[in-house]
Amino acid sequence: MVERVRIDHVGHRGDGVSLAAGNAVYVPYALGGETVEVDHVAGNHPDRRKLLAVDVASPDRVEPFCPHFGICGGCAIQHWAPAPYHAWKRGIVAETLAQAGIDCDVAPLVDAHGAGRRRVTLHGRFGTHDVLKVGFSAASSHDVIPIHRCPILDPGLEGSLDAAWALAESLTSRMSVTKPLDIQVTATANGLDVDVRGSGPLPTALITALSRVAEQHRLARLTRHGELVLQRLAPTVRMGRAEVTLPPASFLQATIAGEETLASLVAERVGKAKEVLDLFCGVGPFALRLAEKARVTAYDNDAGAVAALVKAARTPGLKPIKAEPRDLFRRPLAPPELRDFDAVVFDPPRQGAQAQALKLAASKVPVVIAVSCNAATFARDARLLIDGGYRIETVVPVDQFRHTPHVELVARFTR
Ligand SMILES: C[S@@+](CC[C@H](N)C(=O)[O-])C[C@H]1O[C@@H](n2cnc3c(N)ncnc32)[C@H](O)[C@@H]1O
Repeated sequence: MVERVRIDHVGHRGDGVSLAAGNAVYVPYALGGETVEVDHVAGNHPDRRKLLAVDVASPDRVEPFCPHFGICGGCAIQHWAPAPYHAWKRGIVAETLAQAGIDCDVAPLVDAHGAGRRRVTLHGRFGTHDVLKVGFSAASSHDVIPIHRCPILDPGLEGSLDAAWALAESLTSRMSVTKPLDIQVTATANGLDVDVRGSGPLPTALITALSRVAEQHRLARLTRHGELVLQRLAPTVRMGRAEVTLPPASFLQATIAGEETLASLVAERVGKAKEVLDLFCGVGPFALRLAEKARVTAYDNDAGAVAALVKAARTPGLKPIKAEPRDLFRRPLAPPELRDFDAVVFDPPRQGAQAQALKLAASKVPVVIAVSCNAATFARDARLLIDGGYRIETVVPVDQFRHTPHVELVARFTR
């Protein structure tokens, strides 16, 4: 049923929200103040509408720069001018914290898109008539939108789409791949690092075929489910003074500018601390920079990431870094283990770090710095620290996932 609705504002997921009917109705790609024509969405989505036409456009509406925008699910927002977009993204953090009763200042949004995303996960799937499609998931569906160019990628990912198509074609032409393929490509100093998932076990002939594609596309490394298929060059990235060889599929900040921004916000807040604990350290983007001035102890449950950090920690000129694998959800560091640190940094996955925050709240650590990619779980963990006697300073929102509703933040707590 086609209706005309007025949009009140853009919600935290990037959809236009209309409150006219009493209950919120969500319209992707619509902006606050607009009057739009919408239709109901098939399936069980009573509160969602499909945008058919913009009758009265917002003065903040701009032309999207990508021809796939609105079909490809990779970007939610390309149709909004930068200033209101920045205000909205900062507002996601400010409103989430206010709703959770966390009283603090929120700084203006720091843009950290830089040269673009340095890692991309492409999907390979057969469409109608058994035609292979390689690209991104469609908006609100598992369909794959075939893509040959994506303007938000770092130039270091040049050739990533061609390589992904070639790998998917090579796999699907020689075996019946019924499951979707996930092809993760990371830009490294020595070329593209590719990990293919979803193909299941492969016969030797197919591994040989994949190796040939890796050679043709001059990939630095090709792995399948993290297992090495071919390595031409070590896939390394620079982190401060250190060079880190990436383990396949370990966590990596989405943009170089994002990693550098987060690391420098962390370093400023660590200040002159001599003994620093880096929890959820990954391959060490914070630890390796902090070790230019302080001794660092680091934990993460990804043993491959920790091993990469241990190796990079041998970089001449760095102070000692002790890094060990540890599950911080099940075995958070307890107050006696936290006693000797001047500052603790924690940067958990989206679930947050509830168990560790509880232990920190009971500790005497003078400075705690949180980095988060989820304002809601951050608010929950911040509440634990504040109830434990910490004061929260100005929270800085960081935008490395431009064109999406994802936002990172850095916050310092002191006691
Ligand atoms: C948001 S990433 C941050 C990594 C690193 N600080 C960085 O900036 O690259 C979260 C990290 O938490 C780790 N992680 C996830 N669950 C964990 C757990 N239960 N215990 C310890 N580390 C965990 C992941 O391996 C990942 O490296």
